[in-house]
Amino acid sequence: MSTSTEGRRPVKRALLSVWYKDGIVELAQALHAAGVEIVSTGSTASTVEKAGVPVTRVEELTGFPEILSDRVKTLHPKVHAGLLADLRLDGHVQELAELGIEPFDLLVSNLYPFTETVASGAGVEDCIAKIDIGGPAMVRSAAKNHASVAVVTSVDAYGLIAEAVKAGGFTLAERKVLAARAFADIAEYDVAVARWTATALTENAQWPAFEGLALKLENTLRYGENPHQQAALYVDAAAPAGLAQAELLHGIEMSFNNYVDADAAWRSANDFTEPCVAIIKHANPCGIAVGADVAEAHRKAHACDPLSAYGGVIAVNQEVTVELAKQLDGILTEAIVAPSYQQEALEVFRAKKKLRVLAAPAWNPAPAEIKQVSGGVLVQSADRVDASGDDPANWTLATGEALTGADLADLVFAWRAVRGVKSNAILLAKDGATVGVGMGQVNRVDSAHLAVNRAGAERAEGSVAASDAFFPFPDGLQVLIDAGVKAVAQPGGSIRDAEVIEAAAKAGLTVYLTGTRHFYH
Ligand SMILES: NC(=O)c1ncn([C@@H]2O[C@H](COP(=O)(O)O)[C@@H](O)[C@H]2O)c1NC=O
Repeated sequence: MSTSTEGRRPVKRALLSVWYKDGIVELAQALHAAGVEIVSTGSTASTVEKAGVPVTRVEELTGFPEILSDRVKTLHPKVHAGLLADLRLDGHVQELAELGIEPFDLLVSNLYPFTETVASGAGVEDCIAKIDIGGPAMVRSAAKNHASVAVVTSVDAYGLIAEAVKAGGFTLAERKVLAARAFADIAEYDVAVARWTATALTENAQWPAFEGLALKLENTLRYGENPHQQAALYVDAAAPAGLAQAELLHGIEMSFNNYVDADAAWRSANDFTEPCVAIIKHANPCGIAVGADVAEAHRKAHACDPLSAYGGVIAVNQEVTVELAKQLDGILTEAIVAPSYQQEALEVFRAKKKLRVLAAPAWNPAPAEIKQVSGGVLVQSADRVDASGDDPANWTLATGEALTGADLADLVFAWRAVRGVKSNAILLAKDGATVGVGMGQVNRVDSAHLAVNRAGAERAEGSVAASDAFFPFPDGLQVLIDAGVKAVAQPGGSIRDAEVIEAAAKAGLTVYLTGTRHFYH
């Protein structure tokens, strides 16, 4: 808040109308002690009165009872004129005097718990009952009229009220900040109501006619994808908590690219239930592996491509152990994200100045993904592992011998890991670890070459492979055959599937068709 005293207006009269009563008694006591007259609604007034603080009830002010199950209580000129009168204007001051209306200097209001009611699974009528009408109207009035009125919508800001009252009132700068915050709170509330009504009150359950986002600034970042780009992190209170809410336990602030890579890593690591480590650079995996524990998973993931892992971002799907932490000695790592850390692991990390250590909330991905295009956004349901094509029981053996045991486990691993590779993606795996990843090429043959080259002849021989989409021609598959790959999982569905399968059959290669594609752009 500003320290400027410009436009400080004493608080003589306050209107309190809050759903959440925490802190309201202490606030009312502080206002009363400072000689502020308090006007209040129904149960807010009762709460404050019980604590021995005198209150004028809104009904006394309006001369009208609170009616229609509380639907109408503050919707009255004596309330709104008191909030909207611009006291810089002689005309407004005169009109108030003629009508016997007293102005308010402060409004404290928070709204009916609409979002919580919807989240509780309440019925439509109960949700509708929790759409606050009078509260937002008052907040908008006071925020519009910040030249004369201070408006507080958050319990967190009660401390500021007591300070400001003591200091002789809010400054104009403070009232402006509070007004902007209040309008943002109302907008967030309205977005929640509009999103819910767009589905609950219409037939358009999947693609409602309105989709809204209410984003709040969490942090400004040093720069964006490149140093000449400005950037900031905004959070979406309506979305499940994720990386944006992760706690930075150690290290310098996250960069834009750290967030992008950490998000890709977090998604990949959480595609597995067994201990898993994903090492990501430029949103692509340098290595993904599962192991008996996270330290082993890290050793295997790092071994995939130690050169590329330099300066990477690591995600771990389980608690980071001290053993894993010690393994990072000598490996430059930009950031590590995990659900939690052993205390001794954190101590090891504290010696690393350049490493950011993030504790992320439990993996709970949003059901829909949004991608910006010029002039709009694309929205799609998220690509999740539970699709039927990810269960090998639903795969079709197109040619070759059926896999069992460790070989089948490796192919299932490869198919799951390839989801984290940018298309066109070919991924080679052995012993629960990637050994060669070919990503982001504009044809599948080049991705196959890249995967084989990264693996090297020895590791490619006898590995299994996953392809995120079908082989349009046998050429990409032939690269894998030539490298000695023994089995491939791919969606199938090409008009040349027969040609591709024939090439595999000739080579004695096992090919499973998953029936599901996992493009990732
Ligand atoms: N109907 C009205 O005129 C009205 N005026 C204020 N409210 C809300 O009523 C609540 C406070 O009521 P109470 O003090 O009775 O708990 C606040 O959340 C406030 O936003 C209203 N309720 C709903 O619209």
